[in-house]
Amino acid sequence: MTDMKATALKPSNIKQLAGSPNLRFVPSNYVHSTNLNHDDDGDDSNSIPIIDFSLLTSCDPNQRSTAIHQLGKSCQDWGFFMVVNHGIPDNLMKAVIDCTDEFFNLPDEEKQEFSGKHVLDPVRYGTSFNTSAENLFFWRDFLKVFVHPHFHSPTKPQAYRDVVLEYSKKLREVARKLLGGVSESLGLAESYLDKALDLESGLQVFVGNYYPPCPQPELTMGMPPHSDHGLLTLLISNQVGGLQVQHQGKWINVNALPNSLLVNTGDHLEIFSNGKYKSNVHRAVVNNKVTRISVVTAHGPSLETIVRPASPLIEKENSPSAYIPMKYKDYLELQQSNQLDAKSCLDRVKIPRN
Ligand SMILES: O=C(O)CCC(=O)C(=O)O
Ligand SMILES: [Fe+2]
Repeated sequence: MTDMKATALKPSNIKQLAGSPNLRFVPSNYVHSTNLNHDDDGDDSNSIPIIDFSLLTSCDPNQRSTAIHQLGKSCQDWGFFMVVNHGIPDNLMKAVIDCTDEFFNLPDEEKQEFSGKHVLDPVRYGTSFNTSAENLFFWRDFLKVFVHPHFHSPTKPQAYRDVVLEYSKKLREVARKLLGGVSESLGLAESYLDKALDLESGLQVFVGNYYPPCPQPELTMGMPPHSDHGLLTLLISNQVGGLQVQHQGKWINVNALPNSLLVNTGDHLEIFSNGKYKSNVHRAVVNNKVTRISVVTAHGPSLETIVRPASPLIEKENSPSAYIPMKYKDYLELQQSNQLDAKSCLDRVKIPRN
């Protein structure tokens, strides 16, 4: 009886709820505050750093070193930047968004076929973040797919597999090049990070997020403030705003340049850099007009890698390791099976300094 009641309270998906005729109020189990007041606290800013990928891959050593310097500064000052001239075709990015939209528009029974049981299942459709650990839910449905080192894909819509395969392959190349630049910006060889964290077998997770219109967007959240688990997360969207990043204590509305990639630094880059590049805290707000779709691709070490701060950084800078070594797979499982709450997972491996 109690179980049935608990199950009945779990939402099956937000798309269905948001589509209910005459929905005028946010149900109480989606209300995060009566005063989130997104309009007032999201600053619009044109100062988000922009990285020109073509300079990072340039044969001209001066151009390349300028780009690496900018990359390091963006990681250190913001943990967030936009990448332009990345070479991912516009029509491929559009196809990824369109197929993701089609997936969420499948009938509920068909989507349910992909609802995973365990947080490490390679294809997992769900709602909110982790309804088994939450009492309050988020205005979001998601599809999470492990696309590397082994490629998985939902079988519907039909075109999804090929589109996701091509996109994730191209994006992985961009992410690895960026991480090569990040490695150099830390004073390490370009290949150091790649080898130390076994990126050849690195985990890549493709996440489709679906945020339908909400009648009272100021009361709820699409995703709460959080940092991502991996090294770098690359994000595109259907050009509808909603992502906010934390910078110097303020929430900044991200207005993406057309066809740019938005990049977040994740917890494992913070660990690897021994705290020099702090993982970025961000959140997704919702609106009352249009559905927002984002596709987020997380790039991390291989699941079996035990991540610790890079030893040359500790030796060279004579600063003790600030993080407890942990296998990436264990960290991922821990983060995904709890509530998403700021940097609470990273705090578990952080060594307090006196
Ligand atoms: O949809 C967004 O803009 C943010 C999504 C996000 O932060 C995530 O999936 O980790
Ligand atoms: Fe995120």
